[in-house]
Amino acid sequence: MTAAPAVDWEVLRAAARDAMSRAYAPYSGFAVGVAALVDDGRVVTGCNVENASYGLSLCAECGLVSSLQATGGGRLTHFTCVDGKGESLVPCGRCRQLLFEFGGAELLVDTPKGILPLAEMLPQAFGPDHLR
Ligand SMILES: O=c1ccn([C@H]2C[C@H](O)[C@@H](CO)O2)c(=O)[nH]1
Repeated sequence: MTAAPAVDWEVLRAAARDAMSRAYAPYSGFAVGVAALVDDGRVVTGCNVENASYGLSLCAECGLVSSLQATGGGRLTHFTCVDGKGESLVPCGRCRQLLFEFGGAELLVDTPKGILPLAEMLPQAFGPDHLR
């Protein structure tokens, strides 16, 4: 039996930095990029897209889950988020919920404190199971 190949987090971080370079963040000046591995091997990315009506701004994770769905769906398995310097950033609370929908408790999240399952970032999460 061969072990599953280890995930190359640096490749995922590079994809997040690339997406971050295309962020539209003229109001906060805080660019964010995200990337995730999908269970079929795809990599999906996103960047934040702000709006003159500040509250309508879209977090990078919104773009990522939209891209996930628009390119064929699937489950997120590994996720990383970077700031405008390309350094590791925690996803905001709302975005943890977005990630939970498509990755669940086992999604591995690259954080400044190491790789953590989403269950530790969003304990006792409300999710699809509650509506069944
Ligand atoms: O997880 C996060 C946290 C923040 N932002 C964006 C939203 C806003 O454009 C900027 C400052 O909050 O960072 C994201 O895209 N994702």
